[in-house]
Amino acid sequence: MSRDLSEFRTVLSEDEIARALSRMAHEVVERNKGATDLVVLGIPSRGVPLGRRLAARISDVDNIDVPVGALDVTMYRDDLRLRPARALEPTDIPPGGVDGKVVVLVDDVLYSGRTIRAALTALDDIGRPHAVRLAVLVDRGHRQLPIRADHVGKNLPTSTRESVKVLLDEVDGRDAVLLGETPGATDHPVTVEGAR
Ligand SMILES: O=P(O)(O)OC[C@H]1O[C@H](OP(=O)(O)OP(=O)(O)O)[C@H](O)[C@@H]1O
Ligand SMILES: O=c1cc[nH]c(=O)[nH]1
Repeated sequence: MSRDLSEFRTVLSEDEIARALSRMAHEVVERNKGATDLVVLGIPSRGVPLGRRLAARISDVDNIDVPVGALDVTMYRDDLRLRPARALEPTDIPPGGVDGKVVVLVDDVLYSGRTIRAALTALDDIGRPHAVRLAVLVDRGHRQLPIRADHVGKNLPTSTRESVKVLLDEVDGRDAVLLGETPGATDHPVTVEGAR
């Protein structure tokens, strides 16, 4: 990984991430009164392995296989032209689809809310779930849209000059959530000078 994280401090350890995911799995099952009709969709990039982990834990709690997939939101972003170009990631919807299901969207960080807005628009092209819920490992605040998470691993008060880095074994070789100052950060989220 090319990011210099030496100045970042750990706000969630590997064990704490594991415990947070287990708690969230129990919450999802309780809220849904079981795991029947759930579909877990992770948002690339790190939402996908997190979604797989959450689905596995939900399966353990309710003793039922939980369909899990991935939802790429890139082409649905309202800030697509304002961000560096990036490759599309696969969207992978489980064979049963999402119609009539309770979809649990999973992402690593919730910040402005624009990624989740894009995910809701992307879902429109796929089907009509009965309900959509949101599970995030970290909610760092600073929402720009009326979006909230149903299941949160950690609420982390942050300044907009800071970054949250989620490291996952599947992508980064280790599990941790780090917080630190972003070099050259502006005072407002989402990239564009003057766009606030
Ligand atoms: O609420 P928002 O302001 O949309 O921010 C949250 C999103 O930002 C990060 O993704 P990023 O686009 O940086 O890509 P990544 O998932 O590959 O890290 C993070 O993984 C969330 O998906
Ligand atoms: O700090 C942030 C903000 C958005 N997305 C992240 O992954 N980290």
